[in-house]
Amino acid sequence: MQPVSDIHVSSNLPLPPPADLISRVPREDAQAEFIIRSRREIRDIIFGNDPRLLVIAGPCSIHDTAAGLEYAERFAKLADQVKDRMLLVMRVYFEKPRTTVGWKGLIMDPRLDGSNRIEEGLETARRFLSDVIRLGIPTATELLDPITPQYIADLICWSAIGARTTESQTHRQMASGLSMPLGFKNGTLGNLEPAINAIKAATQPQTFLGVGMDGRASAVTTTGNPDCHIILRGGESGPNHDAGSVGATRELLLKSGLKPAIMIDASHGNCRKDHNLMPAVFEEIVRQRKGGDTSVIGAMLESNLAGGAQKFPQPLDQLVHGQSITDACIDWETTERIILDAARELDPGR
Ligand SMILES: O=C[C@H](O)[C@H](O)COP(=O)(O)O
Ligand SMILES: C=C(OP(=O)(O)O)C(=O)O
Repeated sequence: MQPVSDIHVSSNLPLPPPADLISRVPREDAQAEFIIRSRREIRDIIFGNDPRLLVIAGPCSIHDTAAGLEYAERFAKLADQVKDRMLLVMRVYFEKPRTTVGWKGLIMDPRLDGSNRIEEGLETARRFLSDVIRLGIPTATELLDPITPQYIADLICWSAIGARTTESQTHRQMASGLSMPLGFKNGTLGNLEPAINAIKAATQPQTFLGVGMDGRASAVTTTGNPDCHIILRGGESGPNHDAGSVGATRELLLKSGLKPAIMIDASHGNCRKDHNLMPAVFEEIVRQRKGGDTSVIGAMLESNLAGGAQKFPQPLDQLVHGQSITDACIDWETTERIILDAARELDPGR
């Protein structure tokens, strides 16, 4: 007889239960207090109870934790300088959704060599998140695999559901049970409806298949996550960060009975994947906000120590320190300059 199942499976390695991995990298009480406070501040911005601009900035993906921490240390100083006008949250992205194939991030392949040591990746991710929190920086990530949150979500202050998964029921269900505020990107075509429908679904209670802290499959029932908002990231139809597109989004949110809270991604489709255009997009977002559009609650930047992106895969010892191996990013000097300029622009005394 020919086999009936696992015909295309070459290995299936058990992972430790989430509780085991968490006990290897436990969350300290001071970190929990910081995470709860940061989530509350983000929520207050989303709901218009805090006038600051939420800025989610950092590498497209973390591939080298030493360079990532160097970035986080600089970011902490910058965040402190602008804290009266902006809440800076660091992109700590470990899971990359690919258009076709490619490196899928530090959780899936922490050694960057195709060995796909997921257990090591999860532990590395937890340690890195813990280090960033210890620096006093709120953490942001994209949650892609629906099992991952059980291992790391307690160390995350804000999450995104990406353009490729906003339309997925699995991700909407997952979002309905997450403890942090969360943004849904518009679809890759530039369409808003998947994100609007995602917010409607994620704010409702859901029951679905999940994994418990003991690692066993379980039936999870959630109460719904009330802290969801849309992220405009542009798409195949072009950018959507201009005042006209933002106004149309606001109208659609209101017509759908949703809070008009809009984050705008200065990267991806809005800069046509050209990181040199990102500063101008960010400046346009800040102008809209300064012009009185309070529905613009935040902005996103892909930023790294070094600008641009490098070819990957390539021999690891030839990688440029602090340069992206996924999307091209703006460099640190540009990041610092545009954020400090924005803080000056947003000064109500100006
Ligand atoms: O932000 C990251 C990328 O845009 C996303 O993961 C898709 O990348 P790819 O088109 O290079 O696969
Ligand atoms: C993958 C990302 O974005 P998007 O879903 O908008 O492509 C990202 O922000 O890393």
